Amino acid sequence: MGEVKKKSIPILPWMRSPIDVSLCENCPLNLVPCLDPRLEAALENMGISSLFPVQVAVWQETVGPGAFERDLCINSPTGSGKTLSYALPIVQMLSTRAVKCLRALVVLPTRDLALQVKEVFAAIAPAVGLTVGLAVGQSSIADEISELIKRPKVEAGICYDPDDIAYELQSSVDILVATPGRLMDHINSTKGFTLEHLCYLVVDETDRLLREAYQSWLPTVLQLTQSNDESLFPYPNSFLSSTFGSLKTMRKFGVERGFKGKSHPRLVKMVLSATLTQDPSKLAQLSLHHPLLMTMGKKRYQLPEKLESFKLVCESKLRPMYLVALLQELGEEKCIVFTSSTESTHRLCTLLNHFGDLSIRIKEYSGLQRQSIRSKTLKAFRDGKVQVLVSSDAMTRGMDVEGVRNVINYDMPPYIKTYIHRAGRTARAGQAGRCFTLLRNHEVKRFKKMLQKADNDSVPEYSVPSSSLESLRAAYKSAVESAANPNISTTLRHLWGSFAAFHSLLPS
Ligand SMILES: Nc1ncnc2c1ncn2[C@@H]1O[C@H](COP(=O)(O)OP(=O)(O)OP(=O)(O)O)[C@@H](O)[C@H]1O
Repeated sequence: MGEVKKKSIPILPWMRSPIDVSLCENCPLNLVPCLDPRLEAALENMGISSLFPVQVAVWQETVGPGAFERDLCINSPTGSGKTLSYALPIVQMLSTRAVKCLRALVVLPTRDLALQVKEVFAAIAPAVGLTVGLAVGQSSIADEISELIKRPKVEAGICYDPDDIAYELQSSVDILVATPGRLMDHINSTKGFTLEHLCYLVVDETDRLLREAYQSWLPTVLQLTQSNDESLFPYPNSFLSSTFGSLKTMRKFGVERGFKGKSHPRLVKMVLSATLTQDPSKLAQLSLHHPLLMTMGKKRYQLPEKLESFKLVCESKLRPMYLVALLQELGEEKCIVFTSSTESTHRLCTLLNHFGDLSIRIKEYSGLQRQSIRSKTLKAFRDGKVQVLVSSDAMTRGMDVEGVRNVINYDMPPYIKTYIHRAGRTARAGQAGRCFTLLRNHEVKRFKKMLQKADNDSVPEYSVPSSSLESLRAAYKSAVESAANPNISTTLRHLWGSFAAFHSLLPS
C-alpha cells in the first residue's frame, strides 16, 4: 500500500495576496496623516515618537485611504506593536463621537492580557475624552457593573426597580476590554449593557480565542450586533424579554451615523495574532467582511528580527542543574522559564527554591495560583524585584514586560507556534533577546525541523562551562536529598520521585 498523504487544508483565496507590512517603514508621529494632535501628545508621553510598520500599515487601512472598508486579519510577529495598531485607529475614529455608548469591544483570552491592553487604551483614550472599561472578573460583578453602567440618580431612601428605568441606563464607557467569560456574564445579566451601538470588534490572540469556545461568546456577539430589519421589532417589549431574556442588545437600524453610504455602520472586525490560523473553518466563525490579510514578510511563521535562538543538549536528569548554571550565567537579566504544565512549573520552582543560595529571585507564575498572587508576582517582575518567572504557556501568551532579555524553554515546546509565543516574550519592540531551549538527545532532530518552519535552519549550541556544573553538584544533591526527607511536604516528596534516579549520577 502506498504512503498515506497528509491532507492539507486549502488556503482561502483572500489569504493568498496579503499586504506585506515589512514594506512599511517606521513613521514619525508628525507625519502620520490625520493623527489627532491630542493623541500625538499622548503617544509622546508614552515615549513613542514614531509608529511601527504594522501600525503604519493598519492606519492606512483604517483611518487612512482604506477607511475601514474591509475587516483586517493581522499576522505580525510577537512584540511588533499589534496592540497600538488597533487601539490608535479606534480611539482616533471615536474621538469625534457626540454621545457616550459602548462602541468598541476588545476580547482577549486572559485577564492579565486584558489588563495589559486596557493600559494601552487608557494611555491614549482620555486625551480625546473617551473612557475605557474592563470586564475580566478582577473585581466583583457588582463593582464591575457600577464601572460600566451609569445609573440615574435616585432620591435618597427611595427604592426602585431597575426594570422600570432600564431605558435610562447608559454605558459609562466607550471602549470595553474583556475576557469572554465576563463578557458573557454582562451580556446575559447586566441591565443596560448593550452591544447595539458597537462599531468595532477586536479579537486579539485570535487563534487561541477561536480554539476555545468560551460559552459561545463569538456567535453571541455576532448575533447581537447584526444589523437587519428584524431589529426594528414591531413586537411589544414583553415579547422581547420572553424570547430573549435579558439579551436586550439588538442592534437598531439607523441609530448611528451612516457608513460609506449605508444607513447603519457595519461592525468592523480586526483579528490579530503572531500565529494567525489559516484554517477556513475557524476563520469562518468570524463572519469576516471582505477580509484583508496583513503579514510581515512572506513566511507564515516569523520570529522577531533580533531574536537569537540557542539549544542546550543535556541528559534529562541533569536539566535542573543545566538550568541553574544557565541562570547564573545570565546574571541579573530578567528571564522567563517555560515548562510544559502548571504542575511541572510548580515542581521546578519548588526545586529551584531549595537549591541553596542562588542569589536569584525566582517566582512561580501559574494558573493554579490566585489572581492576587499572580498580579503581585507580575508586578515584582516588572519592577525588577524578581528576576526569573517560571511559567507554563497559558499564562504568558502576549505578556509584555520591559527588560526581559532571555527566555528559557526548560521543556521543549511541542509546536512552532508555542515556540514563537514563548520566545516572543523577549526581543520585543525591536530590542535584542535570546531564547535557550534545553533538549534531550532524542529531541534534537525534531527541534531542528520545528524551527525550520520559522526559517531558522541552524540553531547554535550554547554550552555552560563544566566548572559551573561541577560547582552545582553538591547543591543539587542536597536539594534532592531534602526532597527525600519524609518530614517534608508532598510536593517535595513528589520531586524526590522524579529525581531519585539521579542519585546514581551524584558524586559519592
Ligand atoms: N510605535 C512604538 N514605538 C515604541 N514602542 C512601541 C511602539 N508600539 C509598541 N511599542 C512597544 O512595543 C512593545 C510590544 O507591543 P505589543 O505588546 O503591542 O506587541 P504585540 O505585537 O501585541 O506582541 P504579542 O504578539 O507578543 O502580543 C510594547 O512594550 C509597546 O509599548
